[in-house]
Amino acid sequence: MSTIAAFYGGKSILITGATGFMGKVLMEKLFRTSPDLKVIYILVRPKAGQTLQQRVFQILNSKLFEKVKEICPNVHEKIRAIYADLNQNDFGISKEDMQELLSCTNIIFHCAATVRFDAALRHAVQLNVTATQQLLLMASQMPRLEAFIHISTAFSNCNLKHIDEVIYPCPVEPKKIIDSLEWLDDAIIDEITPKLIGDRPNTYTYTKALGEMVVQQESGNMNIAIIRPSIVGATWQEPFPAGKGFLRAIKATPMAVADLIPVDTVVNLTLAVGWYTAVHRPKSTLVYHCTSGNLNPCNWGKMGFQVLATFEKIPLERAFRRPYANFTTNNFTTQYRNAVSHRAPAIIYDFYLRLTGRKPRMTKLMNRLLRAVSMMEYFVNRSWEWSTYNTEMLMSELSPEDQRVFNFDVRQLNWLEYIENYVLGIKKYLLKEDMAGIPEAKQHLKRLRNIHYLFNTALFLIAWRLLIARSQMARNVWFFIVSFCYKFLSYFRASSTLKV
Ligand SMILES: CCCCCCCCCCCCCCCCCCCCCCCC(=O)SCCNC(=O)CCNC(=O)[C@H](O)C(C)(C)COP(=O)(O)OP(=O)(O)OC[C@H]1O[C@@H](n2cnc3c(N)ncnc32)[C@H](O)[C@@H]1OP(=O)(O)O
Ligand SMILES: NC(=O)C1=CN([C@@H]2O[C@H](COP(=O)(O)OP(=O)(O)OC[C@H]3O[C@@H](n4cnc5c(N)ncnc54)[C@H](OP(=O)(O)O)[C@@H]3O)[C@@H](O)[C@H]2O)C=CC1
Repeated sequence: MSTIAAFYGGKSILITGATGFMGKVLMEKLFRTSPDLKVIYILVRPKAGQTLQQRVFQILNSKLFEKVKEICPNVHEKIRAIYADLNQNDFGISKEDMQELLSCTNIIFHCAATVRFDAALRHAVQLNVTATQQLLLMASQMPRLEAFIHISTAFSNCNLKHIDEVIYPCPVEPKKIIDSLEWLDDAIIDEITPKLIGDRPNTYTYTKALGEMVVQQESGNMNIAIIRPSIVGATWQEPFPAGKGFLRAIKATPMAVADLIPVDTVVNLTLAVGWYTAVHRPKSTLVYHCTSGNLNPCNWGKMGFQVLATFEKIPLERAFRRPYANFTTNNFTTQYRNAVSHRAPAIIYDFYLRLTGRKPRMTKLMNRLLRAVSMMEYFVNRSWEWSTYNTEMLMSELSPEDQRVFNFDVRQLNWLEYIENYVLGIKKYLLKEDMAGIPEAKQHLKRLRNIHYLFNTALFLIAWRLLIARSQMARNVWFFIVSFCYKFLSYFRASSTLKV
């Protein structure tokens, strides 16, 4: 029997960010491995016209929860959705709900955050710093609390090259930032944002670092741990635009480490840390790196190659262009490739849409995609070293059964297999494409290749024709090539006649 799974049995667990990518997988694993847990409280806000109940219903009816519903048929009774908006004071939680949370919660997993790189500083601080502070305040009033697990990011200190499993201080105290944001107006905040974030690339990494400081400062005598995952598997959507042929070139360093980590690895580590923190009660707040680079590195070049090889084998339907990956580290080449490989085809396609009476959309889409990709540039042109002493220590503390059920050993990860499954997952679950359509998709790619050759040949001939009309030198070269080919053909014909 798994010790960790048994630990969560009968527990009341509070999860923030349960409707998010990682939160859903965390909840699923908890129900699957500890179906006898008492209740999972989730802090949810209504969104996109859906009530709390509708959101929970949607999660439970997703493919992810199919197995859980078999193992734990009364799963819907064990999820208690509590109205909460992390942007509000006390999260806007009702008195009764707050009372229940304070008196019953045993474990907290704090996953909620704004993960947008370009969030305004005020918003990012509110969610990633102030909300964390408020949740810690709530946690300090919970008599039955055994552990508080905070999800941060391995990139919270991406301004450093070597990162240890410690909390690094930021120059300005989080409390001072929170206080000043209360009275500064948005224009001034925008002005001082670059100075505050310093050598970090965005407000996301900066506020996640501030969030960690808050955790350290407000920990009191609670059992707290911080988990720092790197780039979590499926949030990385790049293979999709690449597979459709929208994105064919990128400013990336092929040798830089692509520190991806599968979401199930992150969730397994998170649950193991929850158990360890509650049972072993380490004296200080431990930080756990959930990264792949130092134990099982894969670089962007290798990853790009494998992604493309998989799209050759299992192509996506109705691709815009043939998938292709061009990595460059040069700014000028990036601009050139963006113009020739991205913007020009989008403009031509929009022209075709206009001609056929449809609304042009590709240029707009392409601009959005290129903007998103440019925000990732910082992360695909650098490598970091994360130490993983605490994570490895924890691995050695697990029983063989726990090491199997809650496996977070990235050394066992086979990248080629992982990427293939990833691409397959995008095709089947994100784009909902049928595998039976693969032969047609391959035909479509062949047609795109022929169009590409035809287009290039036509372009070459036009350019050549224009050159010949204007330059004697070009005419001489042309004459030389034609006469050379003629002589070669005559020789070839003569020698084959002799053989006969
Ligand atoms: C030549 C290409 C060959 C490709 C071969 C294949 C792979 C080879 C390697 C290529 C490298 C490519 C880069 C990989 C990505 C590296 C990511 C590094 C991230 C470091 C993360 C730090 C760790 C964290 O904690 S991350 C937390 C997670 N946060 C995010 O991931 C959020 C990032 N996104 C944003 O902040 C916003 O989306 C933003 C600001 C970038 C754009 O916002 P906007 O409102 O303008 O548009 P959106 O609607 O949100 O998106 C527009 C467009 O971009 C696509 N997109 C968005 N996010 C991602 C993403 N994380 N990965 C890939 N693509 C993304 C999105 O799908 C949209 O595309 P559409 O086609 O329009 O749908
Ligand atoms: N994804 C990644 O690659 C990585 C993520 N992380 C960290 O992991 C954690 C989870 O990330 P991930 O699951 O990818 O993020 P998502 O964006 O998928 O999920 C964010 C969650 O936070 C909730 N949330 C946001 N704002 C509010 C609010 N005002 N009130 C209530 N809930 C709110 C969202 O709720 P709603 O559904 O209502 O919007 C959602 O459930 C974050 O702390 C992130 O920093 C760390 C490293 C990498």
